[in-house]
Amino acid sequence: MTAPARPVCVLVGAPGSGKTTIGQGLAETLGVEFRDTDADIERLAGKPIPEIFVDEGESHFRALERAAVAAALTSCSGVLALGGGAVLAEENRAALVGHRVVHLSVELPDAVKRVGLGVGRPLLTINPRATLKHLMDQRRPLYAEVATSTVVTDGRTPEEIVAEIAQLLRTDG
Ligand SMILES: Nc1ncnc2c1ncn2[C@@H]1O[C@H](COP(=O)(O)OP(=O)(O)O)[C@@H](O)[C@H]1O
Ligand SMILES: O=C(O)C1=C[C@@H](OP(=O)(O)O)[C@@H](O)[C@H](O)C1
Ligand SMILES: [Mg+2]
Repeated sequence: MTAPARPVCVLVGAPGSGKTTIGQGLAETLGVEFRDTDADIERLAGKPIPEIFVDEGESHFRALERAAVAAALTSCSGVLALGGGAVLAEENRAALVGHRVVHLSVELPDAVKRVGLGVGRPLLTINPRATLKHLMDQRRPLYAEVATSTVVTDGRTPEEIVAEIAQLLRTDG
């Protein structure tokens, strides 16, 4: 029996921290697969995330997300980006133990600029700045709990961030 795959690196962080963008760039740099649990959920559900929130609600989305995280952790052998709220579930935090987890940190000003009006992010469509602040305050300790490294993203280009993570992976093996 072959051992299950495991990601070379899992990216966590607030919406707008750059998990999807940095994940794609890092996977390209390393020449490995890129997976994003949000894309997996959309494929399985057959509709975009905002429609899942409208049709079935957030708790249904979180159930799909728990299943997507569990599946991706044993089937992705490349770079895996999680949705910003995946760390809310104790089940997901427990599943991340033993993995290399990079927290892409971002402070409110850059996160707000990057997320804009929250298009495609149903939790942020009303009052994105205040909602993001609340989410970030609530989740900061959870990102810290699951992370094995933290990489600051504020004021830095995706290329600089990808290079730092690639170097981190080379150094730590
Ligand atoms: N380091 C960065 N500097 C400037 N813009 C960025 C950076 N990282 C991501 N972005 C932009 O911010 C937006 C959100 O990035 P995204 O990768 O979707 O974040 P996440 O997946 O963490 O929510 C995108 O428009 C992306 O191009
Ligand atoms: O913060 C959240 O709860 C969410 C973040 C989104 O992913 P990104 O962090 O990639 O925007 C997506 O999973 C969904 O809209 C819920
Ligand atoms: Mg994303």
